[in-house]
Amino acid sequence: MTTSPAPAVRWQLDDEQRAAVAALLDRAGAERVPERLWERDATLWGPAGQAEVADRLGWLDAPYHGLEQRAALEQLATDVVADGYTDVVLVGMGGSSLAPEVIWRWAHDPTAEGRHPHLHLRLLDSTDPDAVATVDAATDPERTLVLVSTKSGGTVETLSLFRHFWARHPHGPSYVAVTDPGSGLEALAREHGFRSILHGDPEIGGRYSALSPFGTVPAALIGADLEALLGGGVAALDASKLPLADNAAVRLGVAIAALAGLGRDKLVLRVEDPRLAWFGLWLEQLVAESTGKHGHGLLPVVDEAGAGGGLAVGPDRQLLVLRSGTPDEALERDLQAAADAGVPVLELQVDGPGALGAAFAATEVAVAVVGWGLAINPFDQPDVQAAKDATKAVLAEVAGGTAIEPAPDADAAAVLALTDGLAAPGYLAILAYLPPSDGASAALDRLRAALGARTDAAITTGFGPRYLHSTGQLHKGGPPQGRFLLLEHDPRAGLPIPDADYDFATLLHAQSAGDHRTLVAHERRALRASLGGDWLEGLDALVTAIEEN
Ligand SMILES: O=P(O)(O)OC[C@H]1O[C@H](O)[C@H](O)[C@@H](O)[C@@H]1O
Repeated sequence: MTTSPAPAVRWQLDDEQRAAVAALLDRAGAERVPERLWERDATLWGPAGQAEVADRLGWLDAPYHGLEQRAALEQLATDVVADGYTDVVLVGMGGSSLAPEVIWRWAHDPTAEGRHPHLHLRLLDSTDPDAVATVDAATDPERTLVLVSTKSGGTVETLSLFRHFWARHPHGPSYVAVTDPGSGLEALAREHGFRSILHGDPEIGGRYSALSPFGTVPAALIGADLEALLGGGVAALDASKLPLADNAAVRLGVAIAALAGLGRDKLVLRVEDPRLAWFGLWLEQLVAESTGKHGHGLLPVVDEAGAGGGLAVGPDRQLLVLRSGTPDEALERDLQAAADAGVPVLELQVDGPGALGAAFAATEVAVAVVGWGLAINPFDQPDVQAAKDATKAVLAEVAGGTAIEPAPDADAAAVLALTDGLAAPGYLAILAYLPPSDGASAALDRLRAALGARTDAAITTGFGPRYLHSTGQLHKGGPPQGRFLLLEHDPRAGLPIPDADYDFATLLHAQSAGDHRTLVAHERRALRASLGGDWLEGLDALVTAIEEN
């Protein structure tokens, strides 16, 4: 096996920050944090016997097991390609979809197209009918493998999307399931004669599953270098067994927690290597779901600089830089500006072909350690269910004949009223129930920049329903500092969901309306706004009106 370098950590801190980090490092030493992590001592995160701790540590073994499974996964990919498949559509949510997206963006080399036996990945983690229609139009059912990925086997978005694809092409050999043993999806997959059923480890939670089959199966299908990916994970985990003084991942977690204790509870991520640029999408769900509960938590802020043209340096920020030996002048300037403004800068260095695997594993350890530092269980998600229940309630009302209350037309005055007086440590989350695409992200960044010019508060963007399985936990369970702008649009068609009494458009709107209800019930300020049929035009008009206001 090619060996990957162990990750390294460095930081630039002022005196107060350095003292806080040193004090928590002392406590981590006294409490034997690295040793107890590897002894799988669940009392690191609270009293013995707490639910969802002792049985959530399987990720510590995942890349080691993955290397044992590598040949079988590569054989699956070879067989699929030999059978004439050219594309893979992955349907899944949260941890089951975001790691594959990051792996795809890391591994996919457009210039290598056609040279390696691999499939082109299209990720579908949206109930927006326009997003589904785009994937339909881009793929030939006869040559498209559908990878249905859900640990629980019961996630409504994933199963609705499966039913859509099955109606389009009811042919078992075109389907592969990744799911935990005995799940509802496993039964469904057997019934429908899926080509393969690959099992996840029930002792790994969704957000920690990147180096388990939820990451490695799609990675194999797209021809990613599994040995490098998993080797990087092994190198980082091996290094996390070292004593505290040499333990980059544990030290990183201690530093993040100590700085959060100083009120720096916005974790801004910057990434040096363009191939890792999408890492934030995955880290966001890891940080937000793991830490955002019981009124505590860190808000991950991804690509804030990309939106504003400079780095927001509010008093509530700490900056995490993912370094990978690809110097970038603009990044260096931003880091200097941040350090000059007193923002603590933490640097995680991951190098070599296994850099992504090392980044996954090192941050998994670090976030588990943040849980120790903040005295919370990083492995449960107590507030995710609330939005799911609210969606179900809205759908039940629709079935009973009560239409979903339409979102009012987007209006600059209403948006500015929502953000009026917003300042750090408050934050604004822009939650877009739009078809995800690079173009939509760019349009949302323009809105973020227009609003960001008026406040020092952090602003995040996310697509619905994707964020419900990521930052949604923190929005409800974390510090009550957020304000929420839920943007909707009128999809081109409703698009039926086979065997359901509602269509995709109704499900999408029910998810937005349901989350709005849940946020309001948690006493958060939230606004639903519709961008109409041509949402891009609607969004541009909103941005212009805000800029001119
Ligand atoms: O993989 P699934 O069981 O479909 O779950 C998908 C997602 O669901 C929930 O939102 C969890 O909070 C996430 O951590 C998980 O990744």
